[in-house]
Amino acid sequence: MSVLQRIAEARLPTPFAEFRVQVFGSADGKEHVVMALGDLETGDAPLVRIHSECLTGDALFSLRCDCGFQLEAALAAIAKAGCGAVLYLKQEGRGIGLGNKIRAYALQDQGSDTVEANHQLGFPADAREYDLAVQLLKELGLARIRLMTNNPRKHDALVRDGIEIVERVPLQSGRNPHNEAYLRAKADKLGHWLTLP
Ligand SMILES: Nc1nc2c(ncn2[C@@H]2O[C@H](COP(=O)(O)OP(=O)(O)OP(=O)(O)O)[C@@H](O)[C@H]2O)c(=O)[nH]1
Ligand SMILES: [Zn+2]
Repeated sequence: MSVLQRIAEARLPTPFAEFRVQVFGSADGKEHVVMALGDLETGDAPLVRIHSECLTGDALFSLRCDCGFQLEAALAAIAKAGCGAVLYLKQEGRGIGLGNKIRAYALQDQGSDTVEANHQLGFPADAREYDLAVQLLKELGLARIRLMTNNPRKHDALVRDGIEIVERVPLQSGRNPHNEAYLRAKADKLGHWLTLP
């Protein structure tokens, strides 16, 4: 298990609330981000989002996925609750990196779905591990949480490693014609808890 290093912390005003931004380094040299609000240690089961980096969706307004919409909804929900955190993990492209994700997009442009494209590139459908998320949650005093996700694999990985999830909060937003097939593949092939028409 990699060792996390606390690197820096500061105020971060956003349109939703003023968060505390904290940066943690992992042994592989990556810098992960926590956006925290309120007293996480004493709050009763704070609202938590474990968000995997998606440069295209989170920062470049891509409509191919739902990531940016989920990030915005998560920050807004935490602001409304007054306590919680977004753990922003550097696991771009479900762990295969940005270049490979764009290669996978190119294959999807030729007709593959999101899972087939990863396989064609020699990767598993989802290369992410959640050890780091668990370590970070424990470091932040977040062993009992309400988790915002639709992903059963993420949910189960945390529970297996001793995180108590008192409630799973669905996070469905940003459905549009460009991500329809992508959401369908997540529901049908990756088992995501999504209600689709
Ligand atoms: N390899 C690959 N990664 C993708 C693709 N579309 C989005 N991603 C990445 O997928 C990650 C988000 O994971 P998702 O499976 O969409 O959702 P999740 O975070 O596991 O589940 P939720 O908690 O319900 O949002 C981000 O790192 C994105 O960069 C794709 O087509 N191929
Ligand atoms: Zn995305």
